[in-house]
Amino acid sequence: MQTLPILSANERKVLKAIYRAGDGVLERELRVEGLDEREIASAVSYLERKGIVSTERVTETRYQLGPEGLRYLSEGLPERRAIEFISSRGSATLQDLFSELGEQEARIALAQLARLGIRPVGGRISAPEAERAREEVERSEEALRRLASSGYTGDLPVGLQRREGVVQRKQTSTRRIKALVRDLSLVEGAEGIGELTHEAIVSGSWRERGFSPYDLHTEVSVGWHGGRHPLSEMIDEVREIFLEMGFQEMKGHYIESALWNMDALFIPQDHPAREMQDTFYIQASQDIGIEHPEIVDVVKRVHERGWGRYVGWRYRWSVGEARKLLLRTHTTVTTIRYLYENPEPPLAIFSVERVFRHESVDWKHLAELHQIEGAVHSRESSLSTLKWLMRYFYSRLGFREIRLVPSYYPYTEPSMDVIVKVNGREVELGGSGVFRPEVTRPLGIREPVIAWGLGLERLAMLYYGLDDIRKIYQSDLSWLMTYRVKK
Ligand SMILES: N[C@@H](Cc1ccccc1)C(=O)O
Repeated sequence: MQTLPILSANERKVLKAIYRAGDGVLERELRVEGLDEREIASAVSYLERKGIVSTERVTETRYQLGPEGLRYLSEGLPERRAIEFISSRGSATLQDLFSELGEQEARIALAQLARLGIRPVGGRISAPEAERAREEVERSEEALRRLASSGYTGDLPVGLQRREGVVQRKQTSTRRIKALVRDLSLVEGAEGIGELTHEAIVSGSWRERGFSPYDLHTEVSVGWHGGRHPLSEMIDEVREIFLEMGFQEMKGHYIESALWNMDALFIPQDHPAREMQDTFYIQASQDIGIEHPEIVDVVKRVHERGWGRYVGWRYRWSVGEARKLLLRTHTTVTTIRYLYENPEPPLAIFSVERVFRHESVDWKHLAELHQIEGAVHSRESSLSTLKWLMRYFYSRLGFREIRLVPSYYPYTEPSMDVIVKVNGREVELGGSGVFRPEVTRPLGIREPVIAWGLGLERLAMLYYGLDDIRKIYQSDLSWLMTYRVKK
């Protein structure tokens, strides 16, 4: 025969209460002297783990009186007062009701009476008509009284449903408990000492009582420890892929001048992406200057008159516009400055960093996101190298099906957008292309440069099987503790 498990003092008390209450008792109904709700819950959990009881979660809808409900409890429901008033006079006009009950209450009363099928005829409600509602209204008042005394859990009369402020709905959850082992020796008999105290030693009482033994077979619950955020995990995985291929990692900064974020990339000054609706501009309290002001002249020339065979945008370029400070809208700004500072090919670079866009946030848009940025400056750089790289990169993360479609960016030609296919769904992940000569040549970059800028969070959504991008930044513990990679 199996020996009975050893119970702690609290477990004995709770088990006694369960035996007394009988099977199917709800945890919230258990009353144990000296124990609060939390201690009772913990004891029930231990009893369950020791195989003495089983539990089943139940959720209950409970109703409570709201502030208006409390008032109506003493004053009566507005519709009830309307009925009394109409009956006492034989009939009443809407105006009579307004002056008797006050505008607000009269409106509520009329709406409730209308719901019960009672409407004014020729601007009046007659007493017999109003009396038809009495029974239902009294039922509602009866329910209010019951709510006040007991916190009612049954169905609510229709007249009270959906009247917020009158009744409030509360969902609570508790456990239904069933005893699996019914053995009084579990809860009776002398109890050994659980905690050795100074008194027990000094008085020698420990000798008589003995000690309650430790139960070495009790299973404890699994503890949760801190862990890395899934997005951090993913950033490292992406970095690993590029580092393994011999790419160098770049570091940039959040605040940039429009000169580097836009002008150096041949984005014309009237381009829509430059508008306040798309970009967060920054008001600087002092002029902090721009990095590498020596490029201003050549950038101006390219915008206004082009480079070599290329004719440029042909407008008057403004240095004032270029000096504006902003939160970088893409990390391509880091790429272009890095290439300018390190113009010798071959060079393969990447970064995974944060960018900012003035977007309205929804299930697939964020205003702050990370971009997986990269570029290869080499004689061998070509559209086919770029296509191969994109396919290789995504396949390393488990996405074997990607589609590259023609696109447009002012700084690349040709340009391609990257679309990933997962479970039949296509998600646009970012842009790529070959830098235009108007971008590279004026800055002293001689060989072709292929470049890309890909969204990290959208990828993370697919990677972790989320249906809402915002979930990545909501610290939802249940997800953080259990997330799994879905490749
Ligand atoms: N910078 C572009 C992506 C891109 C990067 C490099 C080349 C072409 C496109 C974006 O923000 O979406």
